[in-house]
Amino acid sequence: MSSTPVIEAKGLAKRYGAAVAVAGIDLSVSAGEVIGLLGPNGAGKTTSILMLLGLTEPSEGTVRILGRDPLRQPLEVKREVGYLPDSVGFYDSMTGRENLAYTGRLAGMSRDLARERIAAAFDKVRLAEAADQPVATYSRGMRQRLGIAELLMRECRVAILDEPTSGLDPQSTQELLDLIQRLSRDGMTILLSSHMLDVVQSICHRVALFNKGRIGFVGTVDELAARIGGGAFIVDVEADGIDLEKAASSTDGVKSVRSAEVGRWEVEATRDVRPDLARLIVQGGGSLRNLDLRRARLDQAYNRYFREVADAA
Ligand SMILES: Nc1ncnc2c1ncn2[C@@H]1O[C@H](COP(=O)(O)OP(=O)(O)OP(=O)(O)O)[C@@H](O)[C@H]1O
Repeated sequence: MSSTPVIEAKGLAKRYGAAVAVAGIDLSVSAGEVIGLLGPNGAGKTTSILMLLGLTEPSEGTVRILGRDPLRQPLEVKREVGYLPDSVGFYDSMTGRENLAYTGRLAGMSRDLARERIAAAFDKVRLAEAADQPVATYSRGMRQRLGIAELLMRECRVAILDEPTSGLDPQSTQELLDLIQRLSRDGMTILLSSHMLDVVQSICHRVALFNKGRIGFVGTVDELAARIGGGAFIVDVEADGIDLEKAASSTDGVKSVRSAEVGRWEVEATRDVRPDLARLIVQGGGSLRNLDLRRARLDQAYNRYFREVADAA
């Protein structure tokens, strides 16, 4: 990942009359980064995306995307930035290949160049076998992959994806997530708006939490867990003959010890405290049955974050 920002928003705000949709956001995204835009309905994610794309004019603030101002250089930005809405629109009666050839013509690509790029894009999204079938016969997962093939054919350097996996079965979801990760490894910068937190956690390097038109937090899931006073490391412990809440609560790095049921605890910590817990249990005369390390879960950290925000209001 390079450190040059591909997307840079400063003080970006949007008002509709007296209503504030976005109240001033700063966001900087690097090349190859996958960032998840999260937050409750109406928090300002879509409006922010529309401003980044130059599809709506900010009331205040500035946007640079690939070094360009999307309002002043809309054509250049549209050429290099791909937007994949929740439901991608294609001509159903045309084949996948014909749809992309049509996009190629609109983009002013020569027939030969388009043919070459379309074939490569179909290979990359693993849709080559269905390329000559009408889009009407495509499943939702295939349509999403066709949408990504279009971004590849256009050689977009930035992709903005709105709920890309909604309505997909688990296998199609995984295929799409693998594809998004491959694009990021190839240097594409990806902004993803989604309410599916497990999906976001599995592919996003960072998350931005929108709340009432502002970005309340931006960082990694581990940083979010630390920010809300928890830990990035969760250890599930099973042991007999010990009171772990008493024994471990003052251990360095331990944030909380919760008893799930008799002989089972969930320990939240800022580091991997398994060796400390094992030692404490043995020294305390207990017998250890199991120690499992998990990372903090985005859904839990997200819910805690928004509970705290609501309590503070
Ligand atoms: N064209 C508009 N005119 C007036 N208000 C608008 C307009 N577009 C959005 N808003 C308001 O701005 C706020 C932010 O909306 P936005 O669609 O950006 O939220 P969101 O975070 O994308 O929500 P969701 O998760 O439901 O997609 C909402 O209160 C919405 O009602």
